[in-house]
Amino acid sequence: MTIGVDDDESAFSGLHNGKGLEESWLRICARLKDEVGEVEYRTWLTKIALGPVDDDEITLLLPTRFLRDWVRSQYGDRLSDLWHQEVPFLRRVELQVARAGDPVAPTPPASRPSAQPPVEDSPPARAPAPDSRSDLVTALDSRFTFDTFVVGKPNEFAYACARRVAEKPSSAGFNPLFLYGGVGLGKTHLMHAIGAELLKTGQVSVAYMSAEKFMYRFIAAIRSQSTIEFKEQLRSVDVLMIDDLQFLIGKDNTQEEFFHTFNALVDAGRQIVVSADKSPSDLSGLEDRLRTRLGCGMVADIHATTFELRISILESKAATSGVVVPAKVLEFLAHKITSNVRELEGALNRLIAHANLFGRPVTLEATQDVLHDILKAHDRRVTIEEIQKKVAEHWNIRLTDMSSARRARNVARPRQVAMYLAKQLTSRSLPEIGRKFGNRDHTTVMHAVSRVSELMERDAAFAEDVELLRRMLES
Ligand SMILES: Nc1ncnc2c1ncn2[C@@H]1O[C@H](COP(=O)(O)OP(=O)(O)OP(=O)(O)O)[C@@H](O)[C@H]1O
Repeated sequence: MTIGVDDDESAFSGLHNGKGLEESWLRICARLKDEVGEVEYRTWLTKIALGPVDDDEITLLLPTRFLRDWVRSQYGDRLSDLWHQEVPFLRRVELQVARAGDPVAPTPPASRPSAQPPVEDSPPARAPAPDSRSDLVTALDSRFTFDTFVVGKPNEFAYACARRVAEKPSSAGFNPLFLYGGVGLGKTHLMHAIGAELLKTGQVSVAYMSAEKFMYRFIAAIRSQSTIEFKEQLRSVDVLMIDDLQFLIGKDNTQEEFFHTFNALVDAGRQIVVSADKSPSDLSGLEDRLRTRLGCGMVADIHATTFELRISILESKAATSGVVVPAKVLEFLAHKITSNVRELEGALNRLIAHANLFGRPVTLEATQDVLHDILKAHDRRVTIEEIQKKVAEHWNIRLTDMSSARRARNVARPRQVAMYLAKQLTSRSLPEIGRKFGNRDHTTVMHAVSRVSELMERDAAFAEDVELLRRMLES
């Protein structure tokens, strides 16, 4: 086919020339792969097949509606541009769900044909897959890589184990790798990162799915009398990753199937990675023999986040957002949202979306406003002791100075702030507050409250300090 010519005739004759179109398609795929990277390409774009050509319209086929919509939203414009560069007078590039009987040309694999892309739920309708393994697994999320995983004390061991498995799958002592920890702490992220890293080498086939999906696939296979194929598919992968294994508790038949698959794979020297919310020994409800086997390799837990890790995660996510999020806001969020990374990330995303939408800078005030509902859910009662401790830490004075008679400004001012905050954040009366501050008189507390209010009006930096302390204490 003639490419990029100005003459209608030759461009259109190219459209009818199947071989020429396939060559164009190969070139487009090669460019897309360069542009989006190997992982993204494997995950999404190898599912596209070149479908029927009708006059000046090209159809690209995808195996499921989900994939069609995703590819359309993420790559539709780019695909169209690239096709227009190949065939300038093309009228339309159409994305459709493949039906039986559609003539198709496959999208080239990302690299060596033995490397299997993880694919979405159902098999490409007729796009020939390199082998039967490829209709098995769920797509990896290309955002979850080792590069985007922030490492800190609570997760460094799990991270190191995951890295090790990605570098040398099936090494002694690391098979299976069992990752466990509370909700939203990064187990799925690490599993996807292992998968993405392994796929980069182009040498191994990786299957990732949730335990829930495993069960549904298994049930579907029983219904369609294709359990043998199901087992063969599972047992032919080099690395099998099953997420949220606790889902199999009480599902005896699926557990049994998983147990046999597990044994077959490990015995054949393949790698298994499993995640769950508890350690194997605490997963009561799983069969003993399965629990024992799960605990035989490397068991790595991800602990609850620390303040430092939360700050690092927020900094890293804010840095890629293109929105300036002041350190004080990050600190505030890290103090306030301690439950898990998913919630923390969700809060930050909301702030960023808000800032983008309204073109307003992110400030502490805006944060409190935008995250009103989330923050409210985290509200709790504060004690005077906590206030004293936090204020003393903030200005680096001794806790005993909160009740001492010392009147030096570097001690007296923080003490006044603590009294002010006690008045603001607790329901204690002035005399009660006074008593907690070395039996001071209620008029001293009154004076502290008005002095701090006055200073806050005059000194913005001081006001911000006090405000930050207040928000931290409310978290
Ligand atoms: N250390 C980290 N660095 C960067 N992002 C993280 C980290 N830990 C978690 N996240 C992010 O937090 C979100 C939740 O993580 P993930 O889904 O991996 O949690 P999970 O432990 O699998 O939770 P669940 O038990 O609900 O399945 C993801 O968006 C993930 O990228």
